[in-house]
Amino acid sequence: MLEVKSVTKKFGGVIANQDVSFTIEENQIVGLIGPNGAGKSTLFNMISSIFPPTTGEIFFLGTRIDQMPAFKVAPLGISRTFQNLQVFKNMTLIENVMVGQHIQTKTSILGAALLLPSSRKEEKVMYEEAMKYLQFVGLDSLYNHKAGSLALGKLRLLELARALATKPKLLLLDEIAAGLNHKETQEMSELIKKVRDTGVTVFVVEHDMDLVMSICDKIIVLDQGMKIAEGTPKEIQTNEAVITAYLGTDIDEEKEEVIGS
Ligand SMILES: Nc1ncnc2c1ncn2[C@@H]1O[C@H](COP(=O)(O)OP(=O)(O)OP(=O)(O)O)[C@@H](O)[C@H]1O
Repeated sequence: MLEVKSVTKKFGGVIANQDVSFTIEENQIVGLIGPNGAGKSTLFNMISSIFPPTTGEIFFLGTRIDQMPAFKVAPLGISRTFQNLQVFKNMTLIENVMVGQHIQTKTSILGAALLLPSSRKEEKVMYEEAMKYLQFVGLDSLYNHKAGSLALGKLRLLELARALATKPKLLLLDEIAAGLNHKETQEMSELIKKVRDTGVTVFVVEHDMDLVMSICDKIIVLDQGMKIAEGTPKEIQTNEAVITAYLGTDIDEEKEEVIGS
């Protein structure tokens, strides 16, 4: 589904990613981990076309996307959430989700402004679909509340609902569990698996090792911009290079615990 080929990203003298290559297969949950500054967000930003790589190529379902603007990549089926929430706090929950649906609509600005019957019909369908996404994440009873009234855990669910409303084939989740308590994190893990079960491939950047280790089919590890390991959670937990990257020295039992064994 996704192929990242020898991608390097430089910001002036800083090499944020260096010669990173990997693939993501359909219907998997794949994790991207690494210490602070390893280059995870930079890689996510290139996959969602926020900026292009300095060198290298990225293919999505066979189409080269690394030089495309984001508005062209999203309709191909890539959607994402952001570490710093991007919800509209003065809008209701259902309005926030409907914003996500707009890349799917056919109505022109003029048609919407004139309230043409075709536009009203499309709006009604969007509304009903938006309710289904709110239901999916468990926020349907709050559909008419302003997003600004929600606590962090529910805001993250709202971001997820809005990302799903674009009907992605590949969903990028950028630290979706950041700031959540233990129970909320467990619920989020279940929800991510439920998303995968609907046929959406999920790629997560996450610092919460329990979440990563419990839901991912495969994990890719970055350190100082480079890919240092790739494998199943079990393989990653005992990988010496990974443990050293996280802790800076050799392996012992205590250190293995840090990456969730
Ligand atoms: N726009 C930018 N301009 C200059 N340097 C940048 C820019 N964005 C990222 N960097 C640098 O690139 C490197 C990788 O940063 P990145 O944010 O991708 O890491 P990360 O793994 O996501 O870190 P964290 O886990 O702390 O979010 C860092 O050294 C960072 O300072």
